[in-house]
Amino acid sequence: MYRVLITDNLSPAGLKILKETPGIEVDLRKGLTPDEVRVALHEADGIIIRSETKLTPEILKDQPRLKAIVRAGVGTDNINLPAATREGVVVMNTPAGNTTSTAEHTIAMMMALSRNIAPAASKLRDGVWDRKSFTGTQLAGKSIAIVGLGRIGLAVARRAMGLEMKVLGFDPFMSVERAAEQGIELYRDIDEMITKCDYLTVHTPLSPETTNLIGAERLAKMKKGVRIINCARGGIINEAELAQAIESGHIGGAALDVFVKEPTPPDNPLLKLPQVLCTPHLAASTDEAQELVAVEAAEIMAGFLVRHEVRHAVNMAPISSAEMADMRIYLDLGLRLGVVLSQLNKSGVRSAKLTFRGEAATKKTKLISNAFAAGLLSSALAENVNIVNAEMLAHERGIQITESLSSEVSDFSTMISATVYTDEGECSVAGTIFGRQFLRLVRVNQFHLDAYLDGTLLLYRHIDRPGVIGTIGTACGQHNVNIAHMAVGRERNEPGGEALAILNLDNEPSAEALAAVQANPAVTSVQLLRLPKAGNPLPWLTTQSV
Ligand SMILES: NC(=O)c1ccc[n+]([C@@H]2O[C@H](COP(=O)([O-])OP(=O)(O)OC[C@H]3O[C@@H](n4cnc5c(N)ncnc54)[C@H](O)[C@@H]3O)[C@@H](O)[C@H]2O)c1
Ligand SMILES: O=C(O)[C@H](O)COP(=O)(O)O
Repeated sequence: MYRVLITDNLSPAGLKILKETPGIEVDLRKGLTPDEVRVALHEADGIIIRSETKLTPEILKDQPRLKAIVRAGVGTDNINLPAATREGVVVMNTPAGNTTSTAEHTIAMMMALSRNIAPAASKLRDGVWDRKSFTGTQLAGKSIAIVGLGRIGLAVARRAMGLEMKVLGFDPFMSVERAAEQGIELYRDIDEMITKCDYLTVHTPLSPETTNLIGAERLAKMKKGVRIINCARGGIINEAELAQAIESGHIGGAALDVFVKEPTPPDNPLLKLPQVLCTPHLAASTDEAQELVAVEAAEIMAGFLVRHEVRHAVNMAPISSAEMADMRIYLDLGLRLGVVLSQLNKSGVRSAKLTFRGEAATKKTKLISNAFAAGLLSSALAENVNIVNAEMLAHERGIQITESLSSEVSDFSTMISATVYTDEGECSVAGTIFGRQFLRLVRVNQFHLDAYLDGTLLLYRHIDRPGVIGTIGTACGQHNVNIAHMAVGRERNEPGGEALAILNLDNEPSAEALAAVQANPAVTSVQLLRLPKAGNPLPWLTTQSV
């Protein structure tokens, strides 16, 4: 049974989906302290959150059961992504469900700010009929500058045009042609754009590039009386510098839904200014948006845990359930080749190269390489390694993994070869898939053979002469070791040279059994490899049990 922890308000429609999904149980606990979240996560396979729960490195560390975080909403800045990735936890979000509501809130804030709705309503509630103090400004004919032309920025642009405003835009990832199609005057220089607007609204994620994007210097460049709106993230506009610019009379006012610290402390100077309109992070809080994001978050979590699909991931490539069904055998092959090489090599791996041939070259090879890296690192690292964190962990250890693709079909219609370069030389293996489900090890260095790629493998190098195989078989039998399959590869495919044999064993041989094999004078080396049993475990969930 997979357990999904939910620590923020989630619409009942999302809860219903999870509760009705066989194999999933819901652990609904709101208002937890950070430490209580950390402890609750020990028993959770997944967690669904909104913006209130903060998932810090301290909370995410040592959570071996946790596999997925789903953010019911857009912003993932309350989740420490490097920490989640390092722990091998997939982070997914629901990018589009609250776009319309957030765009509508932005427009509502702009209108309310322009017409002094909040202070006028408040004064009237206090019994004062004041028609003089609240003369507003009309929006029609004014210019609005939109920083960030993504889903919400564009939705705001369309609505502003409906209000007969002129729309200017800045987004390094938007082409001039696409902006023109949308009726937006695109600027390549934000500093030029901000001198031309009457309203400025930001719709970017909070990132190192966008933190303090609008500060004292840019505020000073704007026309006197400009109004500023932030329904994206606190910190994109510098709060202290905005407060000063409003107090000085240069900036006409601001409408803010988001703050650097949430809940924002009551002594935030912006809350005290009459020209500032504030809401407590409400832009996505509509029945419609909440139902959409909750349903999508529940479906994403269930899809991940039960159907093994990865949708809207922000720290790995997405995989649909159909793709996963198709990729699974390849991920398994990549993982197992990595495990084989990690056990064959005892000295430090410096780099690895994967070559994909035939059908393998048509797959999402990056994911297969990550599965390979997970296998390669699995025996060396105590932590959970999987396709989410393998690349990062390999990179941190200075191990470079490169890929090459060849559509040419060689001896097999599909094949992955992997070579690791170590301090002592190189070692390579190749694997293939028979009948779309059976994994085979078809080469170890120069030896071509055909061994099963699961369970316990006994490898021994020997001089290829009559009687060797028989005596090894007898030694195994005498020590109660059952041989399920045997494969032999010869150096030049001629008798008398060096050969490599791989025995797939039904049970783990004792030290005495290994010594008996080693005692054969024709045998030059013996090594035992331990691989996951066929089909287990799912490489992208965990390699801990390898
Ligand atoms: N207040 C709320 O309740 C609420 C609700 C939903 C979303 N949001 C926030 O709104 C923001 C936008 O969401 P979205 O769904 O439109 O995201 P999005 O990813 O669709 O769009 C973001 C846009 O910002 C652009 N961008 C990135 N860096 C930039 C930079 N330095 N300068 C200019 N443009 C830049 C990107 O190219 C992209 O087009 C996010 O921060 C999100 O968290 C807030
Ligand atoms: O990024 C988002 O989706 C918004 O900030 C909404 O956050 P919320 O779900 O906590 O309201």
